[in-house]
Amino acid sequence: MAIFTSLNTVLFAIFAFIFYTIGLVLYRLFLSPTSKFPGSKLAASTLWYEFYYEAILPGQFTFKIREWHEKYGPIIRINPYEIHVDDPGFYHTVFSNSGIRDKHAFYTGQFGNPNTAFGAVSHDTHRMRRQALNPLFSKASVVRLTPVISTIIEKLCRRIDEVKGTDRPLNMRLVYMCFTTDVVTRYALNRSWDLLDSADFSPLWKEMVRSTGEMTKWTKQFPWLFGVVKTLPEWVIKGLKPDLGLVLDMQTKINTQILQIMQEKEPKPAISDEQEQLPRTIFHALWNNPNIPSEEKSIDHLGQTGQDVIGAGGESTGAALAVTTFYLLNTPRALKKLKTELEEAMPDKYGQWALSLAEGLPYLTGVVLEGLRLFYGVSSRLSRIAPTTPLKYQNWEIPANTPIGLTNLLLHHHPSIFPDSHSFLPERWLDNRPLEHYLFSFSKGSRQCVGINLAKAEIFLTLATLFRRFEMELFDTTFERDVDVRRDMFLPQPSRESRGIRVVFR
Ligand code: HEM
Repeated sequence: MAIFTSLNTVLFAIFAFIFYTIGLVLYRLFLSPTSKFPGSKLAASTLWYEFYYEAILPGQFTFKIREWHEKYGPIIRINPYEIHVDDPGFYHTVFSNSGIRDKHAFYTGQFGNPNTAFGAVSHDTHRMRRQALNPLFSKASVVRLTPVISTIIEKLCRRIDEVKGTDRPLNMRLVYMCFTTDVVTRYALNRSWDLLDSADFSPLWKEMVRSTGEMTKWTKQFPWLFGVVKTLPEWVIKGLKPDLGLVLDMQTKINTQILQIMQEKEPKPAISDEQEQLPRTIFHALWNNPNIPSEEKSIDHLGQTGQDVIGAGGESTGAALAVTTFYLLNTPRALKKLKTELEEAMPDKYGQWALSLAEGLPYLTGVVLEGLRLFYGVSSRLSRIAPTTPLKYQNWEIPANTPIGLTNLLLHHHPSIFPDSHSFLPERWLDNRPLEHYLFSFSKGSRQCVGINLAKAEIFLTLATLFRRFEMELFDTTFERDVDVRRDMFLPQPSRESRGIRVVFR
């Protein structure tokens, strides 16, 4: 009798599950506020479709979205909740400066950083966190701290001098990442992590960034995985994945510094007068800010912000430099024009570049913007939610509270805005700065990148210095294998077979 009762309970549970699933799919297909939008019915029924293309294939969902746009038009539904639009003209409406814009919890959940500006779902929480960071990364602050960047560029040059004149190539994806991580840690934490001192340019660090990007494909679907990893002892994580062990080391390093700041035991570093006028670190900026409530000042909150700034500041800027270096060395006409401009502006090839001098050069400016365009910034779609206002696109009304995504990998190739979009053409930006309206690498609006000024300063100064000082050649590097974006790991990634962007210095 008891067996029959248990059997009945199991059967009931199975039938209830089946009915619930059928009901949910029918709701999503016919009744949900986004059901009227065109797109794949299977993708609209379940998030498992996206999961398959994101995690199992992996990193292929973005390319599927491109295929769907070709089939269904500029506005489509890509999963049970989200709309995707492929139209640069609509970007500023979605990524608005003045409107209220939330992020989608499904998006932020994949990073495990809910206590940061980046990870804030609600508009108001984001505003509160962001205003504390803004002064440190304003244009004026970056200009004032240019000497910090220049000092680290000189260190980079000394490392290059070690191989100059030999046939030993440097993998510039690694080299630049060490450089940008040293800059952002010196700039934001007032302590450089000195990755440029590493003899082999710290490949494990790069590996860690790559595998955390890959992990987001799983944590997007299963955000609770972060909780599981936190319960594992450190030695287990380090044993299973040595590169993830670096994340733990980074957390420890950051948290120790925060604790010292909280207890006012941080050794006072040798900082210049200019820096004295700014919060000494991002942690001081948050800790001493009266507008940030005390519950936002825990080690966890401050630590997550530290990790975000270092992760975002190091990898993206380093990859932008590497990709731009590739395009320059692969386009002799552009390389020649740049070198001529640099030589005229800086007769002494060992001279030190003022930021204003580098930024004032029209061709270098075209190179930087074109590099940012073809690097894309983020290869995944970014999305925003207008929580209370429906948005209009052509004849469509997108209901309030719907996540709306757009993808740079598609937008930066719109032929009406960027003709011959696959070619590296710095000239397209000459006398055409309004075109920057359509450069989305840093996103736009109230939640765009906070590090734009720092990233651009690093890129301008590094390209000016290196291309004025050194003769360089690509070494066994091809566009198809080493540059073209084949996998979307949130950040753009080349094929698995890639050997890096390698350069020999003459
Ligand atoms: C070429 C280099 C860079 C690119 C392409 C880039 C791109 C982006 C993009 C697209 C976003 C918006 C993400 C979203 O909507 O969810 C973002 C946000 C952010 N970036 Fe960058 N970034 C770069 C450099 C930096 C640097 C140097 C820093 C260091 C300060 C930085 C720190 C941040 C932070 C903290 C956020 C979150 C901002 C917020 O939500 O208010 N980034 N970045």
